[in-house]
Amino acid sequence: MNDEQQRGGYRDERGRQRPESRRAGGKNRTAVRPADRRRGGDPTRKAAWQVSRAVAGGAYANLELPKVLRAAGLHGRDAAFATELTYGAIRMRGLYDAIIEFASGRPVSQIDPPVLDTLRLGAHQILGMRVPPHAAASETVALAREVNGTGASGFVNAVLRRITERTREEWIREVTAGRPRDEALAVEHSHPAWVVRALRGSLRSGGVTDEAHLEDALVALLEADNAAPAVSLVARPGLATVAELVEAGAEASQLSPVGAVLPGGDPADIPAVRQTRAAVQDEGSQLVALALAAAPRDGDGPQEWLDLCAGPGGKAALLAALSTSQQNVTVFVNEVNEHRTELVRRTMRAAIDAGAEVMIGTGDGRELGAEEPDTYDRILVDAPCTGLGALRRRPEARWRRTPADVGELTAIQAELLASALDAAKPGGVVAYVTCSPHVAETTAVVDSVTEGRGDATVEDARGLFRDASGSQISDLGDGPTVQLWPHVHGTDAMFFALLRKTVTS
Ligand SMILES: C[S@@+](CC[C@H](N)C(=O)[O-])C[C@H]1O[C@@H](n2cnc3c(N)ncnc32)[C@H](O)[C@@H]1O
Repeated sequence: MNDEQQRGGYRDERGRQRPESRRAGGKNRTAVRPADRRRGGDPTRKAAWQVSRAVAGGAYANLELPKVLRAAGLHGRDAAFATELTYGAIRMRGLYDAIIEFASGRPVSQIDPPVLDTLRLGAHQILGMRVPPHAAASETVALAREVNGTGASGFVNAVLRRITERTREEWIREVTAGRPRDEALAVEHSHPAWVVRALRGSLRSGGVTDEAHLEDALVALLEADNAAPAVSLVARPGLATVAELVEAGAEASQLSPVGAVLPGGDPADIPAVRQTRAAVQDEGSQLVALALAAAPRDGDGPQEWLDLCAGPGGKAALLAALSTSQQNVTVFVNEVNEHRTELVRRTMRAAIDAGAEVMIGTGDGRELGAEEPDTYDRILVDAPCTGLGALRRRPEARWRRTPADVGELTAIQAELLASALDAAKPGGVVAYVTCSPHVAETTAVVDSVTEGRGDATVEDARGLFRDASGSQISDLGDGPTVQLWPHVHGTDAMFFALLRKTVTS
């Protein structure tokens, strides 16, 4: 007995469970006469297609989607359906393209890109959502007729009908057969193969050396990258409380002492978020800022903290909020990009209004160490990186990054870290952070910078990572650095190294 029969109803064209009484017409009949059938696509699918096209042109799905939904007047369930469809089709493109190639008998490079986007949306409805396959195919053909033309809609119809002939598992078996292991994983879990290899390397270097465990961990990580993340909120200490966010409908975080998780709804509806007393922020990002603020320091007296590359300012705002509970702390905030400096100002508004001593400026962080040597007590280097640790947040990110980006970024990362060490006071600490677990961007940068100079030591940072109950967070790696993981901690894959500038006598 299938799910539908068990629950005594049926699934409509969106995959929603409906009572039998709502079914229009008998099993093989249609309530709409052929001549009256809608020829165009429905607005939710059209919105998803428009966003996919914009993303193909370089837009970011998370910025484009709200605009398109607003223009189409889509809200509530319709907006949720369009969102799941858009994000899923973009994220799972690697798998769907392999299936589309097989089903159409031609490489995707030979399919007109606007038609290919329609096919990806159809494939996601059939294989990745709870939409009945016949409804998914016919609604997508209607969309194709509207946006790709009648000729292309025949092709879309033929390809989608073939896709409906097999289950997702059968398709995965078909399109991965005979491929080397990492390429098969890349297709099945829809990641570029170079990213799969990099993540395998990161897990291995993080201490997962047993081959069976490594395989399980890699699959769990790839799956976590494909799951929509929960919306995490931070209650900036002294400005808002977790209880206030719970009052507004969130659940207190188990992981972050200043975090909460919003099960649904728009965070902007929460007054504390609108007033920048609270914000949307990954729990991993919260933990790294808390860890830097908690690192032991030599001596007491006034302190100067620096966020070297701060835009858009999420961690700087948390540091500034934390600084207000200590005496005589000034937080200096630097960002190279003018526009992003402006975002920092907005993000930090409530902390500044509450009396945090904050100085915000625009400049190249790579030069700051030479300009202001031996100055700061605590420095955050949240370096520009590939973002391979936050793939679940940006559906298109994995398709935009290339291995060449890694080389360019690691050069900047090393320069920023060296500059930060120059700017640190002897006895002061530097937190080097990336939202990528790629070894080239994490431990390799730390090693290359510290090996080249004799004035910095890497301290074991694991004890600084405390959960909401105050206990040390587990599974942080073999140390001294810390690696958080989506599949283990439910955070972005943040890396954290704590470097102390040694005091020379
Ligand atoms: C990972 S983001 C920082 C995110 C931030 N810590 C937060 O939590 O909102 C890295 C930032 O570094 C900035 N950046 C890149 N190169 C820089 C440089 N040479 N000097 C200063 N900032 C730089 C980028 O513009 C970007 O805003």
